[in-house]
Order: sequence, then structure tokens, then C-alpha cells
Amino acid sequence: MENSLPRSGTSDRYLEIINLVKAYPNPTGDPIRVVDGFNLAVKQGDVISVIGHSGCGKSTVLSMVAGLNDITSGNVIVDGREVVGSGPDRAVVFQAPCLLPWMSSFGNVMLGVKRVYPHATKAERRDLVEYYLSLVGLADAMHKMPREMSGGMQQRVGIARAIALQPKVLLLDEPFGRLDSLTRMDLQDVILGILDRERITTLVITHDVDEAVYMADRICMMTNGPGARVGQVLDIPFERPRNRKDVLADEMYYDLRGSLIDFLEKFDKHKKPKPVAEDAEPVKLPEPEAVASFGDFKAAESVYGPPMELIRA
Ligand SMILES: Nc1ncnc2c1ncn2[C@@H]1O[C@H](COP(=O)(O)OP(=O)(O)OP(=O)(O)O)[C@@H](O)[C@H]1O
Repeated sequence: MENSLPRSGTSDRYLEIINLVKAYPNPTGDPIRVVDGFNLAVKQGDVISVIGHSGCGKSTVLSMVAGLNDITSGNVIVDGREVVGSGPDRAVVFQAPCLLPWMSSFGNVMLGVKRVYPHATKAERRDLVEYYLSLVGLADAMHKMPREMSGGMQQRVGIARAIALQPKVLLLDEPFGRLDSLTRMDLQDVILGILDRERITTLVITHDVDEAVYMADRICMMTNGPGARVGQVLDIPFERPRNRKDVLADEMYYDLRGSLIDFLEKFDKHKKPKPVAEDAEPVKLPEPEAVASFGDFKAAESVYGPPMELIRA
């Protein structure tokens, strides 16, 4: 659902996040404002890395932009219109690829394509799916099932599915978080290649300083929560398309990396841990993380529609 707003979008303010607030109820007092007054304007086609300490509210901001989490107050404007609720104009890629396990990579991408191109012919849809799977290097794995693919390949399918929606804004929530470093670098280049070609306005959440610098035109550094907001925005002046070796050989890269680390250290709550007493109780480890989280299912829903549509598909 979309509401017209008096302000119109320009390519310099293609995505606008205005005074965004997320408050959760607090049984013992006032609601906790996890995010409080987050403001960001993004130029059309720019890639913005969002970085901040764990738990500061990065995913909360991204899920509100995606329409998967209710906004307490504030606005998200895409291309001059306020967006409310989720929609294929804002495609999300989460850490878990959340593919439908009973469908091939072709079938998984086709579900998204059908949603966005309901009137295309069967042949046109097939061409689209094949095109997007080739973009992520899966031309030879179109008919593989998720269980037959590595984590990196599954994430490629997730990326193809998101891009196939031809979104106005691409939202990536630690998309390489579960991958080994070589696969991670490989996929960073796959995504950058696609973004250079398609110029999709993108927000990418990352914990990785090098990834933040390499991928972005600007880095949005968040303060700690509660009450998290944008602390500083850093411009990354490297031309796109980027070549990793050239970027790493540039002295400026290390200055930018240094600025980012300085910012993160300033907000590091755990900088000076208290010494543990010798007779302290042993730490109880949490249960292992579930394979798919609520967020993963919400991400699937944003692409495929509500569960009943999945059953009919
Ligand atoms: N449903 C909820 N009710 C109350 N608090 C919540 C709820 N969901 C998230 N939070 C809190 O909001 C804060 C921000 O969470 P969020 O997941 O956005 O952080 P993050 O920066 O993405 O963390 P990470 O980097 O570890 O993924 C955390 O303190 C979290 O505990």
C-alpha cells in the first residue's frame, strides 16, 4: 500500500528515511525506543553500507524499510512516495537464503518473477529467470534443488530472486554472514557486478569493516542503542566498477578503514571487560541458533506472498 506525500523524490533523495523510531513495549516502564530518530537520504543507484555494534538496531531499521516490522513513527519514502507495508519494490536478502526446499533454483526464482510479471508469457518469464540466474553465475545449476547446492550457491539463488523482482531498493541484511571468506569475496563481486549494471539503490548491513568499505559509496555508522541513530556518514570515493586489488593498493582505503574502526571503538561497550573472579560460576552457553529464524520466514513472505499463496503455488 502506498500514500502520496507532498514532497517529491529526486534522484538525490531516492530513498529517504525520516525520523524513524522503533519502540518496543516494556513491561516495567516506558516503551524502549531501540531506534530513535534515524535519518538518511540515499541517492538513486548508491550503495550504502550500514555498520554498528551488535544489537544497535541495524536489522530493525532495515526491516522497517522493508515493511516487515511496524514503524512506531517516522517515514520511509521511495521514489517520492511513502511506503507502508512490504512490497516487491523493496527486495530483501537475509543471511539465510530461505529457499523453498522442494523447488529448484529455477522454481524459486520463478515464484518471484510470477509475482512481479503476472501478465508475461511463459516464455518471457522463463527468459527472465534464466537471465537472473546467469547473472549470479548459476547458468549451469538452474535445475538443482537447494539440498544439492552449497550455502554460497543457495545465497546466489536468493540474490537472483531478489534482483528478479526489479526492486527500486535492495535491502541486504548480512547476506554473506554465513559464508567462508573466499565465497564471501566472490559474492561481494557478484553483487557489485549486478549493482553496477542495474544501478539498484541498496542498503547492505555488515559487521565487516573491509566489506563495508569495498562495497559502498557511503557508509552509515550507527550509534549504540537504545536510541540508536546515524552517528556519522563516511563517503567512499573509489570509482565503480571496483577492482579489489586496486582498492586494496590505494592508501586512502586504509584511512577510511581507520576512520570506521575509530568510530566503532568509540562506541565499544565491551572495550574493558571486568576481570572474571576465579570462583565465578561457569558461563552457561545459549542453545544453538535455529536454522531458520522468524526473520527468514518474513523474508520468504516478502518475496512469495503469504503462506496460503505458497501452498497454492
Ligand atoms: N520484538 C522485540 N522486542 C523487544 N526488543 C527487541 C525486539 N526485537 C529486537 N529487539 C531489540 O532491538 C535491538 C536491536 O536489534 P537488531 O536486531 O535490530 O540489532 P542489530 O544491530 O541488527 O544486531 P546484530 O548486528 O547482532 O544483528 C536489540 O537490543 C534487540 O534486543
